[in-house]
This record gives sequence, structure tokens and C-alpha cells, in this order.
Amino acid sequence: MLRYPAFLIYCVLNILRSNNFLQRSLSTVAPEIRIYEVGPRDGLQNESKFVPTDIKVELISKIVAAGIKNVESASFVSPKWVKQMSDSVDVMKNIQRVPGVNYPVLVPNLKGYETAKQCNVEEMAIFPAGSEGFSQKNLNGSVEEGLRRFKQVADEAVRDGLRVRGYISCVVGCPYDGPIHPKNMAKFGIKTVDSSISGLGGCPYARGASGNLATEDLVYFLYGLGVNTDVDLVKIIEAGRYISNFLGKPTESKVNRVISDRFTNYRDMVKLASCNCS
Ligand SMILES: CC(C)(COP(=O)([O-])OP(=O)([O-])OC[C@H]1O[C@@H](n2cnc3c(N)ncnc32)[C@H](O)[C@@H]1OP(=O)([O-])[O-])[C@@H](O)C(=O)NCCC(=O)NCCSC(=O)C[C@@](C)(O)CC(=O)[O-]
Repeated sequence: MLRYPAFLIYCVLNILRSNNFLQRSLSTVAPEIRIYEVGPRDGLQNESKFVPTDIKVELISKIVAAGIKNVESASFVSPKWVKQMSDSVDVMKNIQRVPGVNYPVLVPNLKGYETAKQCNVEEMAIFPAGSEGFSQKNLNGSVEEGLRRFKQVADEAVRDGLRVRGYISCVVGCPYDGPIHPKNMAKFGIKTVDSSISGLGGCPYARGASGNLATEDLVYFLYGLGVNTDVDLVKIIEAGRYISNFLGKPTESKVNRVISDRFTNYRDMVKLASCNCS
């Protein structure tokens, strides 16, 4: 009987061989699912080792080179709360912005908003919580206080012609308050999926946060379902390996783990994706 890793290799190889990822990635068909890569922000914010600005910038550029069009790149929260994001101004000033790519940032209050504006940010994310316990831990205030602050940010942003995206943390469960039963849940019509390169991340204030859905696995999964994302799997795998190597920890991406074990260098993977396995 095939063991799980062998089966995964078999599936990856078959998908790569039969469909040719590189050709697909160059296709002009509009993607059916929008991927929001949150690795450079949510992914890294929980890392204890400080990731230097140039590594963050390079990671973002690798992710963009793979075809991802939305990369949450920085966070203008208090540096006392999340030190890893304390160089967000430098990150935003040093990334080479590619036309057509969106580089949103996280903003918790008007102070963060002002800083974001100075960095020519075009889209920001606000992040109230659905539970009292998490709101206190993450934002140092109640749900109501959080909503009040985020409304200020959203009003300013809309006035300034910027886009605003809203997260709601803990809609079904909270590490402090337990299960949450939201009355209204948006169930259908999902067109945007958040994921993080290499499965990195988790909020430092969510006890036991276990990481995020790995972008490589998401791309692979959607590809298997025949859903177009316009993302080059080989390049996104390479970006995942880049940051995992830097952090000195194994990738949380199952696809990346399987492929990395088997293919040691980028050229081999490109050959494979080009169906040139001789
Ligand atoms: C909301 C605050 C700021 C309140 O933090 P606070 O300590 O209550 O803030 P304050 O207003 O009392 O100010 C205290 C000091 O912080 C400074 N300060 C205040 N704001 C800023 C700012 N923006 N930038 C820089 N400095 C700031 C402010 O200037 C002052 O400086 P001092 O006078 O002492 O020198 C804090 O709790 C905070 O930053 N929380 C964010 C924590 C965080 O980043 N968590 C991870 C992101 S959430 C997440 O990952 C979940 C998500 C979004 O992915 C969705 C999901 O999956 O659930």
C-alpha cells in the first residue's frame, strides 16, 4: 500500500506532468480565486527571530514573481506589541512595487493610519475581534472600543480614497472565550482565500495559534480542482523554501516538503514543471 508521502509525490508529479504549470501560469484566463498572501505580515509576526528588512523585501518580491497579486506586506501596529513588524516603514519604502500588484498593510488605529499613509499605502486591513477576550489581548480594548477605533481608520481611509479590507478575528471560536456562535455567517460565494507562504504565522496574541494555510498547498489544491489562480507553483515553492531556509525551520507546506525532499534545486523543479524530466 502506498504511504501518504509517496501518494502525494505521485499526485504532484501527475498534476505537473499532465497540465504543465508554467504554461498554465502564463494563461490569459482570469483567475477564479483570488489569493491573499499574508506571509510577510501574519506569517512573520509570530517569529521570535527578527527577520531583517532586506529578507522581508526579497520574500515579497519572490512571492510577487510567482504571480500573487495581493501580498499583505507590513503592519503599522505598535512596535511594543509586535517587534517583528517594527521595520514596516522600511519594508514599504524598499519594495519594488510591480504595477497591478496590491500591497496591503494592517492598521490598528489612527496613529498607524498616519504612518501607512506616509508609505503610500493603497489598501489597508482593519481587524476587530468577534470575542471580548481576544479583543482585550490583541487590541488592549473591548470589542466596542476596537470597532470605534477601526471605524475612525476606515472613515479616514475612505475619505482619502484608499481601499479598506476588514478581518474579524474569532468568528467561530476564541482561545480565551471558547466557542463563538455568530448569528450571521457569510457562507457562500467565497472568492478570496488568505494563505501564508510556507504555512508561517499566527497571531502572537492567540494562545496556541497553529499557523496558517500554506500558500503552496492552497495553489496545489486549487489547481487539482481545476480552479485557476494564475500562480506559478514552482516559484511559490521556491519562495517558501527561501524563507524557511532563512528561518532555519522546516516548511509547514506539505507540497513543499514533498517536493523539496525530492528535488534539491530550483532547476530540477523547473525542468519538472516544464515536463522535461529526461
Ligand atoms: C491597538 C494597540 C496599538 C493598542 O495598544 P496600547 O498600548 O493600548 O496603545 P496606546 O494608544 O495606549 O499607546 C501606547 C503607546 O503605543 C504607541 N502606539 C499606539 N499605536 C501605535 C501604532 N499604531 N504605531 C506605533 N506606535 C503606536 C503610542 O504612541 C504610545 O506610545 P508612548 O507614548 O508610550 O511612547 C496595540 O494593542 C496593538 O498594536 N495591537 C496589535 C497587535 C497585533 O498586531 N496583533 C497581530 C495582528 S492581528 C492578527 O494577526 C489576526 C488577523 C488580522 O490576521 C486575523 C485573524 O486571523 O484573526
